[in-house]
Amino acid sequence: MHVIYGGTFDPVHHGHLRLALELSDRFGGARINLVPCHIPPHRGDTGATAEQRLALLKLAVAGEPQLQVDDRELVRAGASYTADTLRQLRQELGADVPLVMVVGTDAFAGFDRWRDWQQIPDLAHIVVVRRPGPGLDPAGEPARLLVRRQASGLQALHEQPAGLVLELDPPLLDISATGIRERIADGRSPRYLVPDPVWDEIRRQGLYRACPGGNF
Ligand SMILES: Nc1ncnc2c1ncn2[C@@H]1O[C@H](COP(=O)(O)OP(=O)(O)OP(=O)(O)O)[C@@H](O)[C@H]1O
Ligand SMILES: O=C(O)c1ccc[n+]([C@@H]2O[C@H](COP(=O)([O-])O)[C@@H](O)[C@H]2O)c1
Repeated sequence: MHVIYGGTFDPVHHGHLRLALELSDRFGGARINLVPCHIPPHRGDTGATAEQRLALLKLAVAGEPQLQVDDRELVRAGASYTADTLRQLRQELGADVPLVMVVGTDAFAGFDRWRDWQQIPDLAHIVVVRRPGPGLDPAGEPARLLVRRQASGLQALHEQPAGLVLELDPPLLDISATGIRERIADGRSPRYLVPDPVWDEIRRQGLYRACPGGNF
């Protein structure tokens, strides 16, 4: 089984990392590949460049064998479309290896606006992680896809290469990258929300400080 967990990771935080480790455990120790976007197709400018976000992610997972960083979206030019990433992976893995894409409900809510979204279920399974918030519109395409393709459980994902959608409700940490960026811009510390090496590097490079003169 090959599992990817994509995100802007601007910056990566303990919410992402705990979820990744929790999923690895639930998937029988499968490695979780964190895939940072190069140019997110769906939002405005990021606070840090793609290279900086990648460097922070590498610091965050250093020494944790269950988590790995996959930089393929940075290697590709242009916007990062998940369908392109999954096509590339499917070619590398062959037709039979189960490929799983992990996504939070907030991101999955806009799934029917993703590039080539209708092809994605044929390329991979989708694991939707339930996050606090409004949830999915029951009449919308993402919720309907979830019902149509619903997996009977985790084991089902091992039994076919793609095509199923599984909703999971693991324990989550209430942390957001937006909150971290705001904290830093206000001159407050995000310590204990991100791994110490990530915070050290953010400080070293002066990232996310919209205006100089914070008090850390
Ligand atoms: N605290 C969290 N726990 C679990 N999953 C999360 C958490 N925060 C974000 N995610 C999920 O991780 C993926 C990447 O998220 P992203 O990089 O946008 O982080 P974010 O904290 O939501 O950032 P931002 O606040 O900038 O939107 C998405 O699928 C999102 O649902
Ligand atoms: O491929 C698309 O069109 C597309 C549109 C919106 C989001 N995504 C992917 O969804 C993942 C989560 O996005 P985000 O905004 O929560 O970081 C990330 O890997 C994005 O590349 C992908």
